[in-house]
Amino acid sequence: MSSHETRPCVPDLKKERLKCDFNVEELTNLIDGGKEKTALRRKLRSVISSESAYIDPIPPEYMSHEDQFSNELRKTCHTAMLMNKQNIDIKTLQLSKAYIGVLKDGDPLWVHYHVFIPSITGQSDPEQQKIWMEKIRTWKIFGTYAQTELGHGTFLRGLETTATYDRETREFILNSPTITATKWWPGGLGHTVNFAAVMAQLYVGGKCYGPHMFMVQLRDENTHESLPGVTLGEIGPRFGLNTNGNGFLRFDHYRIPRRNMLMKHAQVLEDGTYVKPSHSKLSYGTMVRVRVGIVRDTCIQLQQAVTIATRYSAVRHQSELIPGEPEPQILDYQTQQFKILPQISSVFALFFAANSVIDAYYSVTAQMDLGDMSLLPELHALSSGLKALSASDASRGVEICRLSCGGHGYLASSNFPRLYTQTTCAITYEGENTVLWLQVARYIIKSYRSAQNGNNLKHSVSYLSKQPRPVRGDLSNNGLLEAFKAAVFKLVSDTEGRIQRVCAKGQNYHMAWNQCSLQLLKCAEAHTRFYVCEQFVRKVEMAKGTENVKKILKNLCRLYLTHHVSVNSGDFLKSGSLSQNDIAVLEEEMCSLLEVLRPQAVSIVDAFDFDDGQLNSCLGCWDGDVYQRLYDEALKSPLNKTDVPEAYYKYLRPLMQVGLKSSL
Ligand SMILES: CCCCCCCCCC/C=C\CCCCCCC/C=C/C(=O)SCCNC(=O)CCNC(=O)[C@H](O)C(C)(C)COP(=O)(O)OP(=O)(O)OC[C@H]1O[C@@H](n2cnc3c(N)ncnc32)[C@H](O)[C@@H]1OP(=O)(O)O
Ligand SMILES: Cc1cc2nc3c(=O)[nH]c(=O)nc-3n(C[C@H](O)[C@H](O)[C@H](O)COP(=O)(O)OP(=O)(O)OC[C@H]3O[C@@H](n4cnc5c(N)ncnc54)[C@H](O)[C@@H]3O)c2cc1C
Repeated sequence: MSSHETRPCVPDLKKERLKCDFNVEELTNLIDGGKEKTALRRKLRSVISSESAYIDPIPPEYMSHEDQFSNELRKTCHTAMLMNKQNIDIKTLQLSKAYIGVLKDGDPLWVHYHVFIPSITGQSDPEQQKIWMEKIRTWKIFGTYAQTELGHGTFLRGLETTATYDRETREFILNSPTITATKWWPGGLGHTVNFAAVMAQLYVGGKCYGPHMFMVQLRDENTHESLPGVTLGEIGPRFGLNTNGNGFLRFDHYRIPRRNMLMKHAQVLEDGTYVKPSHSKLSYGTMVRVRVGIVRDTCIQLQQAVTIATRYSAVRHQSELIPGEPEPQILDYQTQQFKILPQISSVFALFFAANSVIDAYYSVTAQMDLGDMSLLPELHALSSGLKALSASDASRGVEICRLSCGGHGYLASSNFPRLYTQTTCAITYEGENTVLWLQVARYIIKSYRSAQNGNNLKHSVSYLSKQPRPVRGDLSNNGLLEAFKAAVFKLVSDTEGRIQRVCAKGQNYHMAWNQCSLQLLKCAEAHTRFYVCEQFVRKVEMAKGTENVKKILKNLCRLYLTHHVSVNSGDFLKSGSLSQNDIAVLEEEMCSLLEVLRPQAVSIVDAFDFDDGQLNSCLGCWDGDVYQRLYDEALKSPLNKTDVPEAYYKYLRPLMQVGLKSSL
């Protein structure tokens, strides 16, 4: 049973927790990756929770933009000091769930740790790494990843910042020739970092070699003033993540030494000779890594949202289910279960998918370090697809959870607004989702064609080699996976056929691609969904542990499968892999699963093991004392400091004194 089992809570939550028929702690361990990891996370959490420096002086919502930024920078710097004292790697802490809740609206050093440092370690040669990593370790260098420009974020070949090699002085001259060449968005760029890994078009001897990465000092290491030739600033308030310090940057013929080009993969020698990389997209490696990380991160954001929604739904009573009877917990309504339980199953689906793509990332990059690039296209497609799927599923899931809490879900004190803005931006950053789906589609169509020409395919797309033939009426997990394969195969073969038909009418291939891109998106999403379903089924089959925990996992997996078959039933019907009757049977099973899982819902989300400080939500607190917390939180509004606000005397009273002249 969970370690919190004995803590007091409202009777509704007590009743829910007493229904629990599995070992909550065992599920927590599974999600953490083992008992030891749970213990480590809790130890880290206890270090964090005991730090008074993390207490916000007032709720950040009531601070100015500047004060919010300063408050978060204070906390992130305090963390660096604290971890240093405790001899804990700060990157490990930041990726741990233990750190959730400390920074409320974005970390101005997050891109430094998770995008800039991997760029240095992944893109520079050993000699460069030695110099720069030493300065990074000793906090002389804080950096960001400066790629996106005002004019281009997606189309990297369209970037306008130039890095022109001057053979005489053995320097690169960085320049922003137009307004649209201004770097725009990089986290921490505004006023936090003093260096940046800058993506710029490399020019040598008048020839353009495309985007390459350069290490660029932007601010003086002692005064923090921006250096001559560099213009820096913050881009202004955003939908969310307002304390990330997102900034802009312009160069005016700014010179850097030749060795400030990151030279692990491509080089410019002193005499201006260009040495090309072993694969043209190696300089995009940091993006692949961060996309992989986003799958895990969005899964954790969804865990927070479902914890809040589930606990609140057990505490909230509304309407009558049976006329004249007491108002039920809203979690008893089937429609409410349908909002929340599929989101819980999504958490587990994303969790298993994240683990598998992280494993794939490490094994493929290890092979690439040995010079074998053959698996990079598959990793690019997989990481792009999972980034897109996890970001869109999680942000939709967070929004469904918010809506499931009615009016109170709209309050800042529910924490849904922050969770939503944190999750939805993952749809845009690290590759806009539509664009990434189209990259997946490109890989699938290429693979399908390659198979038509008799070639072997890589593992994740091997089912596109020949028309899968699922056994009719087999609705087992494996039967459904076969049905999935057949449905995706049909989508892909139809779409490929359509591209060919459009081309046959005289359209060029690129225009035909654009005309078929809605179907291409469908192919990409269906292929990635199949991958997630397959991972879910296989990981649950392999799961070790007690029968009751396995039963929970099996039911959640089955809910995920039946839900996604139901949502995409048209694709299964069109491919003939499932009949109308099969779909009806599966939809009925989905409804029964809602009933089966409902009594365990609170305990499943308890297993995610967030404390109240992390959830930061009046609706999701452990003890369920929702109404008192909502009331107490409202009292913190500065408007409640006085009974009659100053604005009344300034605006409302003069208006009331004038009175209405005409009788409307
Ligand atoms: C490992 C685990 C540890 C992970 C730890 C990290 C933890 C992360 C957690 C995150 C959580 C929270 C974050 C909160 C804080 C917020 C911080 C936000 C930080 C954001 C940063 C950014 O956004 S940085 C900027 C990102 N920008 C992009 O992603 C740009 C998108 N565009 C592109 O990637 C490409 O340009 C595009 C793919 C669109 C196409 O490129 P293009 O040059 O036009 O190429 P094509 O002609 O289309 O294609 C040519 C062939 O190359 C293939 N290809 C393209 N890209 C790649 C690649 N990356 N790798 C391999 N191959 C690639 C393409 O498919 C083509 O192949 P083909 O064979 O010719 O078909
Ligand atoms: C919170 C946040 C943090 C960020 N942090 C960083 C950072 O640290 N460093 C950094 O360099 N950047 C950063 N970015 C920028 C981010 O990477 C880009 O915004 C992102 O890559 C999308 O590019 P874009 O803004 O140019 O969108 P656009 O590409 O202009 O997208 C606009 C629309 O056009 C569509 N579109 C574009 N191309 C195609 C196509 N080929 N086919 C079909 N449709 C297309 C898109 O689907 C979208 O609907 C950040 C962004 C955000 C929101």
